[in-house]
Amino acid sequence: MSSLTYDLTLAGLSIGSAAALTGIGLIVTYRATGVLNFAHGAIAMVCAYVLRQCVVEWGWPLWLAATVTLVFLAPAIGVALERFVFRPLAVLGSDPAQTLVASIGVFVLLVGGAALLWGQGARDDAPELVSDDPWGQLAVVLVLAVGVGAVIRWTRFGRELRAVVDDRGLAVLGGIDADRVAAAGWAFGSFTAGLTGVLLAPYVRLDPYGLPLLVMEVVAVAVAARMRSLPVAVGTALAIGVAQSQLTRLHPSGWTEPLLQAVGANLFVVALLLAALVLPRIGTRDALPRTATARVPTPPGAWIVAVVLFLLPLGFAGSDLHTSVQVPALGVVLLSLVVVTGRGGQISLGQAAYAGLGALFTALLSAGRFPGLPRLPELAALALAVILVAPLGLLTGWPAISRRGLALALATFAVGVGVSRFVFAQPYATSGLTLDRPAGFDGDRAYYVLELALLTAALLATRALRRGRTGRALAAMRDHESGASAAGVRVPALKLLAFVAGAALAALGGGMLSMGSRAFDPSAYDPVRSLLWFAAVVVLGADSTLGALLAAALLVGLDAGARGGVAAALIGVLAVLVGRFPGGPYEALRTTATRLRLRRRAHLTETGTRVRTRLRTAHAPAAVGPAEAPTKQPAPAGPAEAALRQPAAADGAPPPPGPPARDRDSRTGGAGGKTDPAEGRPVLTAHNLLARYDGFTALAGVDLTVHPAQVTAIVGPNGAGKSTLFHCLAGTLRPSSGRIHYGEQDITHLPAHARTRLGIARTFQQLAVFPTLTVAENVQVGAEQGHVQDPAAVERTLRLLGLDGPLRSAPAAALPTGTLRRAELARALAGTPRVLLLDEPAAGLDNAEVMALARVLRALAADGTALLVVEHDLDLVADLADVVHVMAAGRIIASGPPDHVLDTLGAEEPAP
Ligand SMILES: Nc1ncnc2c1ncn2[C@@H]1O[C@H](COP(=O)(O)OP(=O)(O)OP(=O)(O)O)[C@@H](O)[C@H]1O
Repeated sequence: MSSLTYDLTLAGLSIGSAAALTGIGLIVTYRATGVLNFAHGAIAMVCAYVLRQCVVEWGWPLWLAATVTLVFLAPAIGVALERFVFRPLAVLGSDPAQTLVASIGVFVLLVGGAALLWGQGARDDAPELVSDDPWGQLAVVLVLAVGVGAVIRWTRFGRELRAVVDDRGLAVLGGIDADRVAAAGWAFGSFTAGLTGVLLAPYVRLDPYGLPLLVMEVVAVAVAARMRSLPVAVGTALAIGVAQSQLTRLHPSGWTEPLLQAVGANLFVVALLLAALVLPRIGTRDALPRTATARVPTPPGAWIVAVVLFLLPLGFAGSDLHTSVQVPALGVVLLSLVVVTGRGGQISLGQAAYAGLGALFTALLSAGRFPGLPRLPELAALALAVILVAPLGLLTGWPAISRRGLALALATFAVGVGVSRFVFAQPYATSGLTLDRPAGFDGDRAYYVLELALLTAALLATRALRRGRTGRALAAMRDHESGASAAGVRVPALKLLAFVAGAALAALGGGMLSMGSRAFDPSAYDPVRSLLWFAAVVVLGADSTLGALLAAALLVGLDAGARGGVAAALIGVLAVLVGRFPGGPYEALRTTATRLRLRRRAHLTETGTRVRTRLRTAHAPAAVGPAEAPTKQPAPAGPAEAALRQPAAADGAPPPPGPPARDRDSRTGGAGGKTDPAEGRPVLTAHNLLARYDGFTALAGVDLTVHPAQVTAIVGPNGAGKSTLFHCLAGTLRPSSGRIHYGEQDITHLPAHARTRLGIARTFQQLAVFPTLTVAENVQVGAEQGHVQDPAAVERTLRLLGLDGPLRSAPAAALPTGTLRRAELARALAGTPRVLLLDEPAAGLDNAEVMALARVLRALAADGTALLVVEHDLDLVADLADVVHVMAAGRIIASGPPDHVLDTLGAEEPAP
């Protein structure tokens, strides 16, 4: 090996070792606690600062300072975070997004705290803990990786750790001290963060923003290892480190030179983009913590106060007025997060990239440096920059279509880091850029007036997006994505709209910010800003425009004081506490959901036993024996039914494609005095459906027909495949093979929302209501997005299900399970579906509610709707169904009228 290659390899191994350390720490913390610790880099930075403080400022010997920093302080930070931030969240049963916001909060808090304590400037006198010889670092990393791997694989602690990660509740029931495991994971993770920080600090800039970001850029190695495999993480880190180092030898020529050099110097960022956008994703659960999406009531008069406060700076002068100029601009940027995160429910950690691009494009356009375009006046440049940046919102909007929670956080963070490193930090894009204010608005006061006008326009645009049909659809998507799809909301298109609109708003705010300071400053748009802005909007009321304006005023106002970092520290504290705010509508929903889960469990245990007893014993069942089974009653012709019998296409629109409406006069009465199952054309047909989960066959060739004006029921023991069949029919799961037809139309590949719009509505086994919307708004979403868009359907269905009166304007979050089931059913009915798929509609209902439900379902069938019901309550099934299919092990093993099916099955079983 030539000496240059050897030297570069050694240098690469040194960088790779630091990255590997970060990877090990992130993976261990993730495995012990399920948290991807966004604060890892900030802990590294704090430890590096403390070591420097001890050695440089206080003159301690290096060994003593290192021992205090790495052996005591770093693990203590981890244990404190576990004890005071993440354990309370885990005890509350938090979702992963809640811990994500908390870890971003810790990041922001530590960065803000460090800026307060040590100032914002970079230090270049960090002490060297080990020489820059990479072999020592490499040895440390390998020993750590092997040691940790061995502990996880072969020790009791490792087994406990894996158990806690798999299911914390179950592990605790099994006698494992989950808190101890989590604390150990956090302590070790923080130790590796501290080690990374003190190893890196002498060779990079030690400042509160730069070092944490540098450390977090290498999160790619942990993601590439699927947050699991330590050898893969170490190997990836070393390989990228060496490759990045070797690439410095290349000197490409031509116009690609600067870009290629940037890529070569930022291979970890390239890896982050690939890992976050291309590799199979991790962590796809809930999008945002409940508190973040809570409906924030606006106090009366708040807008008047806000208007007065925003007008106040017009009376300021000098530096106060100059500082105030930032507030409206930042307010516009934060409004973009209200649209994307607050209303749309999408985590976006890359919003600073759009703000920066808006500023950059405005500067380039007004300087005449934008390729192919002449020099434009400043305001025209700003407008065109907004138009140009808006479609770039697809950079994060596109990944958002298939990602949620942690995966989306990583993807948007990666895009933000990528834009920052490959655009803002590159001299070819930004060198020597200045930016003037528009003619006539040069002075601070005049410019502030212009900003107020632009802020008003942004507020009106935000209001348009948050009101009416679009606003309700966005809120529905945020509250329950699958529920929104089932209601007919075009979720992918809506996500793209949210991100594009968000990018446009951020670009406008970014352009305004840069004009305000008369320069394009890349550091004003670095990815740390994205984290700070995200945390600020989430904690001050994500779905509140006033909250965004307040956040802008706070961020600018606090940092304008004596020392920077106060605002970040305050926002950090609030974000850390965000999951623990007591009360609020989401607390009520959580309690309701927990109650429902418990009741459902009890119900399932009971009814599951009954089903198994019915299916597996030779004796006639005691619970729903033929003699005891309630006789089917003809559907009552009360006002409810009369309400139901409205014309399907009340808006006069031509009937959409689908099966022919059933001729009710042709009912001849089949089993139980109802329609003959064999009669009439089926409205929904499944043919030879096969579905697999990771190789496990959940449906093994199912054929099913669903007829209009009939109740078709599916019963079977737990795990039989009923819900899977349901998901295939509703479009939430694509079968591996087989076909599904709606009338004559093949709908096998149609997404859920398209099926709803055709006329197939569904409800969910676990309630799918939109908690921040009122009952009436829930139903309105169904009426606006469903099969037939009929405004009158809202009142009709509210009346039918007894939800009119005061209930209609109650937020769904505050209501009991029975009412929510009715609200969900009303939402499904409001789109006037032809087929209604009901997954355990009686789960969690009391007897009276079940009887009322049965009456409504009968009435619906009598009016021609085809009903497919998965239900464990055999009394209800026997009472309602015209045809029953029994499923077991992914197949339909018996079909026919309810009593007949159960009797036949009983006779086939051998006598005990
Ligand atoms: N997302 C998934 N990943 C892996 N396996 C799954 C998944 N969903 C379901 N399964 C498995 O597929 C089988 C069928 O599950 P399914 O939920 O369809 O049954 P079910 O009859 O609806 O049961 P239950 O009455 O308990 O809801 C079960 O063995 C279940 O464990």
